[in-house]
Amino acid sequence: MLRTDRLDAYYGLFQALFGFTFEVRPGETVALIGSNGAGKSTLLRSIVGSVRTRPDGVLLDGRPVGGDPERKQLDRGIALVPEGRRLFPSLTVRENLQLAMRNGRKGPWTVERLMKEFPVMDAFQHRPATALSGGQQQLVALSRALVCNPDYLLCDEISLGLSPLAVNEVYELLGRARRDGLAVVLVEQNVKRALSESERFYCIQKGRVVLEGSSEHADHAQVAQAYFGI
Ligand SMILES: Nc1ncnc2c1ncn2[C@@H]1O[C@H](COP(=O)(O)OP(=O)(O)OP(=O)(O)O)[C@@H](O)[C@H]1O
Repeated sequence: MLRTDRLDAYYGLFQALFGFTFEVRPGETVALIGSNGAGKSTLLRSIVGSVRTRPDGVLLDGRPVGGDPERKQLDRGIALVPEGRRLFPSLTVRENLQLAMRNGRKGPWTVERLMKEFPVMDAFQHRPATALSGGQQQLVALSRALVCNPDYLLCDEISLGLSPLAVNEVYELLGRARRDGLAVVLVEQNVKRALSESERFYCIQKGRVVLEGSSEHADHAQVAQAYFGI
């Protein structure tokens, strides 16, 4: 289980997270819901060590892993799909994925499997990452994390700015990974989608959890209230 325990996070003197406790169990999908600036990305960044935390603020199967760099968290099976994708622009799609796979863990997800199961990517695998549409880039960013064979996948706004068709493709790929047993932490602006794709949710306001529960039984009015802080 991946857990944060009373996590505080700062940017200089500015405090972005306040005693944030949250967990995601193996194989589970958890949605983080909140308006711009609520602290969702900061939580993901804190888990992978790009925002500094105390060691026992992040626990993996009970062991303190907070503050360790992203590379080390990847070795432990925690991968981030960052907002903005951050692909290597000078490399082709295939090269981006191969590089990630070499640096990742061994497991069921390989570049070949992705191309076979997701022919839409096979079609543009030799193109430079910059020559792709936003939706295609997002598929590659998600795939790049998948070929590292993580146990926990942290997804930051993977559908932002994409066409409805592209959003569906991204979620189809994520669904495939979930069926393989991956646990997912989903930051998603579309609240309806966030709830329909997850088992549990946390609503975040100004760096604090204000509501949490089962996504299936979520009271949408209550979630909207927590989202907008009204
Ligand atoms: N690099 C940074 N330096 C200073 N403050 C930051 C930095 N990144 C985020 N913040 C601040 O931390 C708070 C939480 O931001 P965060 O990006 O985690 O929010 P979010 O919920 O992910 O929203 P968004 O959808 O806008 O990304 C905000 O007040 C934001 O302005």
